[in-house]
Amino acid sequence: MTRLEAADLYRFYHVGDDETRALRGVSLNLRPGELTVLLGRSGSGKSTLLACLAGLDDPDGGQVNVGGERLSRQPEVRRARLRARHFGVMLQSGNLIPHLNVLDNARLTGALLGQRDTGRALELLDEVDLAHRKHAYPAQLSGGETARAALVAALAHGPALLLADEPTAEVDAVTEDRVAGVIDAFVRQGGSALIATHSPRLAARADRVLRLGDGRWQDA
Ligand SMILES: Nc1ncnc2c1ncn2[C@@H]1O[C@H](COP(=O)(O)OP(=O)(O)OP(=O)(O)O)[C@@H](O)[C@H]1O
Repeated sequence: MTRLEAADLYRFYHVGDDETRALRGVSLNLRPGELTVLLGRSGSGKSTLLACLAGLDDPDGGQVNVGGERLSRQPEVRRARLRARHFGVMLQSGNLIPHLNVLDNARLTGALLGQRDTGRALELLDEVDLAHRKHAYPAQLSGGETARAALVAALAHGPALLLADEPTAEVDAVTEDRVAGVIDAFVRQGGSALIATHSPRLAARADRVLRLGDGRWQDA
């Protein structure tokens, strides 16, 4: 089972003379078969932490290891390879490629990994009730459809780890339950999920709740 281990992460942003200390010594281990929910006020460092854990950003201090291999401070190509192999990533800014339709977006990471069987993408689209929109392009989707398509694109290649940033930010309660159902199923099959959210409904489903405040862990 793939483990994600992050030790003592620091991330500072500098804009002009201003310094924002987005992460100040954050450690975290994700365990297989566990849904961990990440809470924290806007600006507390959740997106920064997810980006560092996924290797989309490099921490200024500390280290991220995935599956026993170091992810942080590696060339981008190496990070991208480790990311595709181990992670499903669902970003707030959207992880859908605009010029690919929903189905091709869902197949993309699998294709990059050399997977031939695209049945899982169709199965997942069906599970989130989006099979009828498989030929639509991201710009043609509603907010809720985008969230579901993005989740399918994150999971279709069968990663062990799911990192999702506010996956239900723009959806109604029914769609939220559907998205949460897919995440639950992923975790029940042995996956590890870390979900940043402001949703109490999603937090109520968590095995573990962590709270960030000013770039540090707070009592949850
Ligand atoms: N690229 C950047 N350059 C400068 N400052 C940044 C950058 N990205 C984030 N920050 C700052 O770092 C801090 C943490 O931001 P982050 O996006 O991680 O918070 P968050 O908890 O995800 O917020 P939200 O819930 O609103 O998404 C904030 O003060 C933010 O303004």
